[in-house]
Amino acid sequence: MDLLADAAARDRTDPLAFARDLFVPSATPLVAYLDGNSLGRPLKATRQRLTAVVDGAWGTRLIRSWDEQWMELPFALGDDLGAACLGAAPGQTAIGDSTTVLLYKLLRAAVAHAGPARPEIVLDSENFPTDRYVAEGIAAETGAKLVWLHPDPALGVTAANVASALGPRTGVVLLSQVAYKSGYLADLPAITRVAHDAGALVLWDLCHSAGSVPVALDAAGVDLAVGCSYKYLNGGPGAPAFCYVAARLQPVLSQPIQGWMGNSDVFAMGPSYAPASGMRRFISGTPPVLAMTGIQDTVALIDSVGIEAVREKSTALGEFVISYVDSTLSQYGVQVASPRNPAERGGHVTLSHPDARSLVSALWERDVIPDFREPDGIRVGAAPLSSSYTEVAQGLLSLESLLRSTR
Ligand SMILES: Cc1ncc(COP(=O)(O)O)c(C=O)c1O
Ligand SMILES: Nc1c(O)cccc1C(=O)C[C@H](N)C(=O)O
Repeated sequence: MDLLADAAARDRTDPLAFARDLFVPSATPLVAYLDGNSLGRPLKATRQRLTAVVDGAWGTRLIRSWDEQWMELPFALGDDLGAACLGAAPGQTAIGDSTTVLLYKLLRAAVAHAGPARPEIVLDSENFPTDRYVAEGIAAETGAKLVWLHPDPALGVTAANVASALGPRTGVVLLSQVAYKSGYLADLPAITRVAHDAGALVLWDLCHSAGSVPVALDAAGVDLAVGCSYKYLNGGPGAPAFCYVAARLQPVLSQPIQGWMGNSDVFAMGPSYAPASGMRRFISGTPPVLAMTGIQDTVALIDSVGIEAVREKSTALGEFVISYVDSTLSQYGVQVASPRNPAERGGHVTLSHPDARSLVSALWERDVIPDFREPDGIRVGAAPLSSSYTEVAQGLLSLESLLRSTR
């Protein structure tokens, strides 16, 4: 069967195929959008929801909406996200700030909690730049010591790697569950366990997991997590991030950006800060209400179809890409730079090719949109709710035709 016929057959039996029509089509036709792991597409419902907020809660109820709904929105939406995607019971997830800022707040709080007897932060050189830079800044600020892991770039950090870096001075382990380059899916429960056995806290970056890979934060006993909402959660460019703080840690952690919205009585406006109980103490300033609006529809959609179904299609899309690389694209020098075992791979597949940069530019000119990551990666990030197999096949065929023409 040729690739397009195979894709069409898969689309016909795909239980999530209906979801594609729920998304806003691009105004100029796109051949293949393969960057859902950087910026997800908007749902049509989000357009309506944004209009409704402008006309209703903002335009009509005006300042009264803070009392009526907005003060609690970061936590209500956090709870919905926690239930649909993160395996988090209510009261442990909040929306607000960017991932970078939340990483700073939680890592700083964790370092302070670990105390001077445990000054080491274990992290890996393959993590996303912002995670590494925030940790560097906190080390400079507090005297914490960074203990670097250097995993295989085509894979990521294993429990054994982490165990080798742990010791009585480890305070915090900072890792991404899905590696942004290779797509490697770390064993979150096992790594959390080894860190806990050594007496350390774990902070997980879930940017590439949320809405793509089922996460079981409570079941794994995770301490802290952050993640962004503009990828598989389709919250829109710059949509706020989320943070998770296990209920047991909330009373004993102090985050460093003490703002009035995290105060125990927000409108008391007293002389000094007294942190609120629960997740409120982890927010700082006024919640970004409009920017939170987009997240709600995808969370509701994932809740209705189930994150397991999303993961199943995501895995199948990955297998579809890898099988075409093996059967056809490999002869042009394309290699799979992500784990081949689907149980060790998140939502995207990274291909490598020496001309990756120019290939990605040429693909963008042909309205095929993957992304390029240094040094030679073509990331194919099909989003299971908005991508069809046919779209992915068209993207792969465009890549093949480019490779053939430049050989
Ligand atoms: C693993 C990871 N962490 C953090 C971020 C981004 O953080 P921010 O939204 O603060 O730019 C990204 C993507 O941009 C990411 O992939
Ligand atoms: N957050 C992004 C942005 O503001 C501009 C362009 C891309 C991004 C991304 O999300 C990059 C992405 N986190 C990555 O994994 O490379």
